[in-house]
Amino acid sequence: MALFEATHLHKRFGDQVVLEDISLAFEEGQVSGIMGPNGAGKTTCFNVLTGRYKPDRGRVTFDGEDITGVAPHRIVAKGISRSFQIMTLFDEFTALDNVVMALPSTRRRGFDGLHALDGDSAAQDRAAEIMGRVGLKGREGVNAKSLSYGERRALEIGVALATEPRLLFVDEPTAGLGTEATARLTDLMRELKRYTTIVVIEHDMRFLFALADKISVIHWGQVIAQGTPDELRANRWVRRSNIGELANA
Ligand SMILES: Nc1ncnc2c1ncn2[C@@H]1O[C@H](COP(=O)(O)OP(=O)(O)OP(=O)(O)O)[C@@H](O)[C@H]1O
Repeated sequence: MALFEATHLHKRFGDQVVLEDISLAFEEGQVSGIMGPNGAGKTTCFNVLTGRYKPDRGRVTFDGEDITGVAPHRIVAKGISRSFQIMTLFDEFTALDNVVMALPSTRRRGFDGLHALDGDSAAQDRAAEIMGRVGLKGREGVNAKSLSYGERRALEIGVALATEPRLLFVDEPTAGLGTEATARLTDLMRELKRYTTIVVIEHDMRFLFALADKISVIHWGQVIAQGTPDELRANRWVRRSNIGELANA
């Protein structure tokens, strides 16, 4: 059984059918990719998988438990985290404190815990370790607003990792990144795979083909192809579209 499964998901907005019978399975310890052209329904699919939207039909299970329509904060508490396309950092806080605030131990203490951020050396050590994992060693004391765009993306992933997820959803991590930063991010994601199961939505096919164990291609609200990067490269539909070409580039 896969760690996370979605079966026969349907979602419509008014008259527009956005997801039509989508089934996906994400295996523990793997990086799974979701790709597809603009407007294909990827973000809607992510929102259904992570509890922001309730599907009209279909079922989502995590570790065998039915989580269909469960509220996002409850889903996070079950061990599923999401790194957002929209930045969600506290700009005036240091990079390290952004990570400290996301740690379960800090969150358990509630808002008062924030006053004691400096005093909790265990939390500081744990956050520093996470900073290292996402390639931000040495940047702990820098305010989030002073980090480069690529560093902020890495910090966001660090914040998501700090919640100690069993499954991490990452939404378009390469958006706005140049070639060099994208290459660094590829290395970072490969490293993260050692600690957690990852699902990535991505436009950048080269990035996804270099990273993912399995990729699902969504188009017109349906899964039109699925497989390992090699299987997809050999897929007739993929070969005839420009996806295969770009993935081999
Ligand atoms: N809340 C909403 N209300 C109405 N229509 C929506 C809503 N969210 C998405 N849609 C529509 O659903 C379709 C799929 O959008 P979605 O954002 O899921 O695609 P996408 O593959 O993520 O595209 P992109 O890569 O451009 O973000 C689009 O036609 C969009 O206009």
